[in-house]
Amino acid sequence: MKISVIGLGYLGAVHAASMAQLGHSVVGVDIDPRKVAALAAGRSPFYEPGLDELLAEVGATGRLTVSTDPAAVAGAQVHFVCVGTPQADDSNAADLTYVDAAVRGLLPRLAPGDLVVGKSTVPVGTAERLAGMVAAAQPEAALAWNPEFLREGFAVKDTLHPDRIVYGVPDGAAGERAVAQLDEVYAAPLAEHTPRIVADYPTAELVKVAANSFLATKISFINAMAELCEVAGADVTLLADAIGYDARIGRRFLNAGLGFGGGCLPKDIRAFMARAGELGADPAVAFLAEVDDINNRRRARMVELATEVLGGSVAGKRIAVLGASFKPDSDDVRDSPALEVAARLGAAGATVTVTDPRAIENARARHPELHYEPDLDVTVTCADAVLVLTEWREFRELDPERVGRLVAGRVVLDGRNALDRTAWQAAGWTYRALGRR
Ligand SMILES: NC(=O)c1ccc[n+]([C@@H]2O[C@H](COP(=O)([O-])OP(=O)(O)OC[C@H]3O[C@@H](n4cnc5c(N)ncnc54)[C@H](O)[C@@H]3O)[C@@H](O)[C@H]2O)c1
Ligand SMILES: O=c1ccn([C@@H]2O[C@H](COP(=O)(O)OP(=O)(O)O[C@H]3O[C@H](CO)[C@@H](O)[C@H](O)[C@H]3O)[C@@H](O)[C@H]2O)c(=O)[nH]1
Repeated sequence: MKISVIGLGYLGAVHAASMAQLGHSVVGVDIDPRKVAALAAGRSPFYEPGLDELLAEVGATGRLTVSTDPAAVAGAQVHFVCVGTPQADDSNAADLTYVDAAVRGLLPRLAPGDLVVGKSTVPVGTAERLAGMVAAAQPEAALAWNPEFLREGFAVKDTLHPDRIVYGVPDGAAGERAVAQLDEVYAAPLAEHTPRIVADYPTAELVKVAANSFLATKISFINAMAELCEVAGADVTLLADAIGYDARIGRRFLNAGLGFGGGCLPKDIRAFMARAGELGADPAVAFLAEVDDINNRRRARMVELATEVLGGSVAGKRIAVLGASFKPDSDDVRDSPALEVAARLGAAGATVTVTDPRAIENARARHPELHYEPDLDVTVTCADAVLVLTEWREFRELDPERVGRLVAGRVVLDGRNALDRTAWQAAGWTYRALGRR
């Protein structure tokens, strides 16, 4: 099948390469010439485990081409829209400028029988509106909504072997045809018995934001328990283990710490609240405001904890921050809790040095005022405190004795409850973490 993918960011680049891997002939289009140049050279424009290898594999087949020219989509029958839907500058709502522009760019190129497939995360009601634009331009083309659930760090695996596939399609013959086209696109994962849910547009759109809202709520729930544990002298990691054994609750996504960040969960719950407000249903998701607040309080609490262990002020103190990305195995620093804590400590007068295995370049672009150091040993040398804020494996496996010989003071703050507390304490470190005594 001939497929186009519009938008080659964290979602689209992986989707384009994966569709080529499934045997389709794919053209990817992005307005960012830097991303297109990297992909044309067979390199990922960002860090995502396994993507360079996948690009090398599909590069050899010649099934993936990329372009900055919107006209390059001509001849494709299925067009995936994978552009960004960031939080608007002046509100909590999603900025749909890019989605609208991408679809408008497709309209003059649509042929009878073409299918436009939205993958971006959008407010409910968007698909219906875009379907109207498609029908007006090419009555024999259709639109489907096919939300994406991949996680950064596991994006290749999640795309090739998803948990489930959701189609939002119109009623009648157009819907049946859209389902058949999407089944052809996803023939390989469907052959692995991946559950497939066929729904109407609003349900498909809501599935995506409902899933992210649930995940955000689960994280904020355990972080609310962490707040309680802090005042009651309890331990949130043991609490999470104990409640997580109940299969109805489950241990996954119950890791207390600095909370959620990234280009998805924070902006998606805010956009959901904004859209519910427009629909007159604000009370239904009012709880998400608390989910957001709990999440933001964790960042503030980490700054407070650092201030406390450093004697009431961080001014003039040397702080080593381990981690800048919003999660391990990603170079993405969008709404990164680690980077925000680093920036706040810097603003409070600390000399902050940040290290990260992959995200230094992106972090520097956002917070040029901080010091960055690729070498971990140099980062911690003479530090008054070490803050582990993103749980990269190389940080989790640090030898506390060795690091202890480099620092000025053996004070460690574990922002992700990721370190072996006993080992760090045995090496003479003052160990502090969120939600633990
Ligand atoms: N990142 C994820 O893990 C993930 C997972 C599931 C869903 N999503 C959703 O997917 C969408 C994209 O997210 P992302 O993280 O890939 O964003 P991103 O910012 O990494 O990528 C978006 C890309 O779209 C390009 N673009 C913008 N306008 C364009 C146009 N008119 N034509 C062609 N390209 C254009 C940009 O240059 C950019 O490269 C968002 O709605 C997001 O919520 C993201
Ligand atoms: O127990 C946990 C699990 C995660 N996090 C944090 O939550 C954030 C998000 O993590 P994760 O969901 O793994 O990363 P994303 O790549 O942002 O993926 C989410 O957002 C994507 C974009 O919508 C969806 O496709 C995915 O299904 C959804 O998991 C990160 O800052 C994590 O550190 C926690 O604090 N505790």
